[in-house]
Amino acid sequence: MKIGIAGGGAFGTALGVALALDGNPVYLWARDADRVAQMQETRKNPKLPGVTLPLNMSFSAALEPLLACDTILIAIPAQTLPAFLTAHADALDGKTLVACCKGIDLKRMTGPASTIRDLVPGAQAAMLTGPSFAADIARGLPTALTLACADDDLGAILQTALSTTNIRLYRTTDTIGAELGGALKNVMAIASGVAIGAKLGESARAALITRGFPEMQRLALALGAQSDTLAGLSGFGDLVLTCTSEQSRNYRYGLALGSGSGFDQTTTVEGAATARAVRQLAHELDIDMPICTVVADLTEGKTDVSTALNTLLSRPLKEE
Ligand SMILES: NC(=O)c1ccc[n+]([C@@H]2O[C@H](COP(=O)([O-])OP(=O)(O)OC[C@H]3O[C@@H](n4cnc5c(N)ncnc54)[C@H](O)[C@@H]3O)[C@@H](O)[C@H]2O)c1
Ligand SMILES: O=P(O)(O)OC[C@H](O)CO
Repeated sequence: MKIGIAGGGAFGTALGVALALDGNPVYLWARDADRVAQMQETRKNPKLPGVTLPLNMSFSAALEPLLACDTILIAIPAQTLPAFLTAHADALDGKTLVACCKGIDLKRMTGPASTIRDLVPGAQAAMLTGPSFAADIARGLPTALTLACADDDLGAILQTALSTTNIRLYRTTDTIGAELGGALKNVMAIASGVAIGAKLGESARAALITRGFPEMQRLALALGAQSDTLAGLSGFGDLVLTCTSEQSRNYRYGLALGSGSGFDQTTTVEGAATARAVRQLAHELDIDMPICTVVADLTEGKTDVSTALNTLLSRPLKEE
């Protein structure tokens, strides 16, 4: 299998490092020619401090080497995925495209694997998702992730090919569950960050995580996901990691919102756009998604932390 990676950010590079250290030649495409030149010359990516890029990783800002690969891991922000797929749809036809991004596309209201299926119908779509920080993967720390592919035979091939000494992959055919778990946990991570940033306490965060999980399940099951997938690495596992670690950008963004401090707007925070997509989906499908809705309102400045808290606490009392 000839493996290419689209995206020279933290995650694409980290996956490349793990796969290359396992003996796979890796072809990484990044749109930024300066970043490519820097990685080639220094064998470093500033997004992964302290990590040396193996010599069997090659880099290009031209697409040809990437498009010569049969399996392409796509690690660019979820909201940029449709434009990437549309621009290169012909060349991507027939390839195995493994989405490594987490989010719901605001225009199409679909997760990454579904977006691939819609925009490049001749490709095989898969998802690689689950609890993992790029820095951990690149440093060789152990991680367990979900490889989702509707075609189980191809899923088994990908599971073997993309597992490394530090990445243990579990397999499912439920791509909807895998893509929605990874997208929705980012919204809950923002909410958790807000709670801690606003000094509401760790009990409040535990309540948000616990009540956030059935909220994730409500939407995911309505869209065709399987409950087991949500309870696994790509759902509950990633929810726990992202809601409790300052390594998470979504969580740190929530901290900034909650404490009223500044935040670098160039940081990739997938949960903000996804919260808006979820608010719309919840409205269209008439599904109760209170935490996602207040997160969407907070990110747009339509509410403040104290009003958001009152909104959640004044909801009718009910059975657990
Ligand atoms: N960083 C992590 O720990 C981690 C872990 C798991 C999954 N992910 C997911 O991986 C995806 C990418 O995140 P990241 O951490 O690499 O972010 P990042 O901000 O480090 O890098 C994003 C990269 O995408 C590139 N990019 C942006 N728009 C593009 C476009 N239109 N076309 C091509 N390239 C474009 C940027 O130049 C940048 O190199 C996200 O969906 C994220 O949720 C990240
Ligand atoms: O930094 P975040 O918040 O994008 O989270 C990274 C990964 O998704 C954690 O699994």
